[in-house]
Amino acid sequence: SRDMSTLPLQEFFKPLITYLTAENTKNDEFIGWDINWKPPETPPQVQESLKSAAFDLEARANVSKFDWTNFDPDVMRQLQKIYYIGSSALEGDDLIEYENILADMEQIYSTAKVCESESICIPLDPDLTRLMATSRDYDELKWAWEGWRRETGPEMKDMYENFVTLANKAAKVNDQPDMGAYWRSWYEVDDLKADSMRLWEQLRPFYEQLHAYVRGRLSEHYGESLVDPKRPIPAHLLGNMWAQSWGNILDLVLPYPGKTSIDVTPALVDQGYDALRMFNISEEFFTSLGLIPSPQSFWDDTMFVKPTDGRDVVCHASAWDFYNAKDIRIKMCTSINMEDLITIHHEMGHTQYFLQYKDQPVVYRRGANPGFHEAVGDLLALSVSTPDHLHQIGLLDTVEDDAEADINFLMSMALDKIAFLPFGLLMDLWRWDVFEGLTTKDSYTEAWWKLRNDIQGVEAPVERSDEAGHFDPGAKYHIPGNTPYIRYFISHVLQFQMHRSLCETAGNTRSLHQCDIYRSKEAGKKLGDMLKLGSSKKWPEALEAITGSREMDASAIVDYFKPLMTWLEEKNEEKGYVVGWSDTGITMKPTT
Ligand SMILES: CC(=O)N[C@@H](CC(=O)O)C(=O)NC[C@H](CC1(C(=O)N[C@@H](Cc2ccc(O)cc2)C(=O)O)CCCC1)C(=O)O
Ligand SMILES: [Zn+2]
Repeated sequence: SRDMSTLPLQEFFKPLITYLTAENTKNDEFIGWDINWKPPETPPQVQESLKSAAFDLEARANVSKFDWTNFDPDVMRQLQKIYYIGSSALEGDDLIEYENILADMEQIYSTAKVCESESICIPLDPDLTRLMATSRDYDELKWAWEGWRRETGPEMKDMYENFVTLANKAAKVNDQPDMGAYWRSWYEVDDLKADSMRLWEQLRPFYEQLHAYVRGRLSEHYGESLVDPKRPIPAHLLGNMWAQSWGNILDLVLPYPGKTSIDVTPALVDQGYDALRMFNISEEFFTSLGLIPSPQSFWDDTMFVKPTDGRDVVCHASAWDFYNAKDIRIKMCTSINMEDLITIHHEMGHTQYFLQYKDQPVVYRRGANPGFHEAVGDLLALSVSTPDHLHQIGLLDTVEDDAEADINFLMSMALDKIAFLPFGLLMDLWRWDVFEGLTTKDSYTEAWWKLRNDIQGVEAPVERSDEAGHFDPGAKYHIPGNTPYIRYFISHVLQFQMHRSLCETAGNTRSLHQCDIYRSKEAGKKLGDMLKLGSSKKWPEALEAITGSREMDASAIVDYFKPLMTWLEEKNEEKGYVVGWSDTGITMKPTT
């Protein structure tokens, strides 16, 4: 044997040194030590969430001390809303991991950019959004569509799986089997999924007519080799990154091109509108109904436009209630166009609800159900969008009141409102299945495209698969943002129901799609009284206060679009446009 003292130490441990060096390199371990190093700060938004969760937990513990069975029903309702606290029920490391995953996914989404070259990389808002809205170049659109999905989904995929596990853990503490069930419980109905599918079955025939006509016109524009007149529509040609609203391709499908345009974007630009002036248009409409004016703090603290100081902000528009009965704000990167004028009304619908229920107990400062909160702004925008109203506020110089102009207007409305319905439904059909465990990580994208094919009749322009690491749901804000989505589908039914009733209240004698409740104090009073309820009563009571009915009912949206549907059935027949899309499963088009 050899005397160890003569064997250099390094020689003796060489195999171990080699191994450790390789392991440390592989695991990206920091070699040495830095006495100034501190653990990464928990991001501020995570810290705030932890504080608010601690408050929720304490409040839940307090109400748990009582046996509420014989309490006054209203007190029981309030206690129940204090007791069920969603993700705040997670404790310790689980809660920190949950909040960090959300912060990480939001960071990925809000900073994602698609690079044209080494030095030019463009963000979603406003660049890719504008490209998807205005480009008519099949391959340029495909580049943006595929690039956005490459820069967002894949990096989130594993995070999302962990997020789902934690979310379901929280749901169980809230006496729900999974987070999807917890979300649906806010609607206080036996089977929200069945109710939604029933509404969709009533509306699907109208969607199929619109889909057939739009596909026919796109096929003529891009050629049958790119747009097969029988297959689902390629998802990148519909004027929107998610094909969820098709208003931006009105020019490609306009029924009667000769009539005066109803797109007021040029007028907004020509008349030198800025964001503030667009917000004032909306403010003036709300106050014309006798609704509550926005407080000075709103005008002082709202973020109206994307900051130019390079700060990374979440540009996705949002409205915020500070629950102190006075501070309310909107954050929006406003562009000067019609779409954002409508979005402003949507956001101010939220802030009006905040103002109206500010004297309710905090637990009642919510929508009657989440769909109500989403319906308020859109409801008023139905009046603002009419050609007559746009003419009245100087954004349309001439209005033609004839059958063809009517069809053009209804088409522009249908491209947003009817086109949205399947997307508004499928987002949470996908997510409810994920929370329920019916869709697992290895089929996230496959399940997504099956729904996109079957329900929306759109398909990816390029191969999409889980095996390739895709996670296309992650490319839509509300998935990493963890904002439930069925509320928008419900809102699209409710807003027309409410519109039909408020138009009657306002004494409208014209067709429903021409109704404008502007300056009707009676309509405003009815709406305001419903909004004041917040979530203090079950939503059928709130709906009854406006419409006299306690049921969600798709007949109003059908009434509104009736003239267009008749026209589409005739036109599709006349032009030989096929209605529906062949049962394609998830077979993808061969990549061109
Ligand atoms: C603190 C907080 O989170 N506040 C909530 C409000 C609250 O709960 O109090 C909030 O501000 N949420 C943001 C979200 C923004 C928008 C959105 O996401 N819209 C959907 C769907 C859609 C489609 C057509 C349509 O006509 C209306 C909506 C999409 O863009 O896919 C983007 C532009 C419009 C609305 C919103 O306002 O709902
Ligand atoms: Zn909203």
